[in-house]
Amino acid sequence: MRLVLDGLSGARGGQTLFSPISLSLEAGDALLVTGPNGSGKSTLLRIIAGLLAPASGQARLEDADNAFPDLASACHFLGDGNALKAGQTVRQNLEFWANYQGRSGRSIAEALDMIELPTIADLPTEALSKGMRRRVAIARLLVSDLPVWLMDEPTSGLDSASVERVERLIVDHRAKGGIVIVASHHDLRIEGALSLDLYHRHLGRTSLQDNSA
Ligand SMILES: Nc1ncnc2c1ncn2[C@@H]1O[C@H](COP(=O)(O)OP(=O)(O)OP(=O)(O)O)[C@@H](O)[C@H]1O
Repeated sequence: MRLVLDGLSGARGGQTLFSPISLSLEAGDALLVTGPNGSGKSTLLRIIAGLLAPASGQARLEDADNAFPDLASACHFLGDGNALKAGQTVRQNLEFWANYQGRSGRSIAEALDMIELPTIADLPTEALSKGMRRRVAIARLLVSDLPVWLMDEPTSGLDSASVERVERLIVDHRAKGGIVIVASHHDLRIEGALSLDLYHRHLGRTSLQDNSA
């Protein structure tokens, strides 16, 4: 499996945000997208997820399992919102996402163990703290098994132990052959990832010890 950005550029409201990007990510690869507010990180992720049209070029999946006829069908999109319905419990929200995405992954109990919130399944989402809601949103990625994770500021509002947990989940997903694209202002440790600074247009690779491009 390979995710290819082929001359992909993005615009909002008729204004070009970033000029064409060409790169490819193999199974197990990761891309860390950085840049100041408004540089187009979320826009890039939304284009890859198929939620916005590119201004030029395309994002595509190559040599993928037949189960994924196009890139969008292979993507989990964790946006800056959590996509959890108020008035429903954590379990109901995760059941919804598991059914909606199909491709069964971890059980809800396993997913909640993995985010170290094993006892909250029957709480309404509005009873959770901001960081807990973000962790449940991350559990959405665990209850159905899709190969491409698109994560927009995944660690926003998380304590340091939770940030490390997200880093470990990313390591595990890559080890299974998944591809991860993360947009972040924070110093996430994603070893050996491609790094793309959208503002300075620098493409590099993080080292095996730290995130410096
Ligand atoms: N729905 C929209 N309609 C028009 N312009 C938009 C829309 N959404 C975002 N934009 C504009 O597109 C630009 C890029 O926004 P985007 O959210 O992709 O940036 P970002 O790099 O993710 O920013 P941040 O770091 O603040 O999350 C901004 O100038 C923003 O005002």
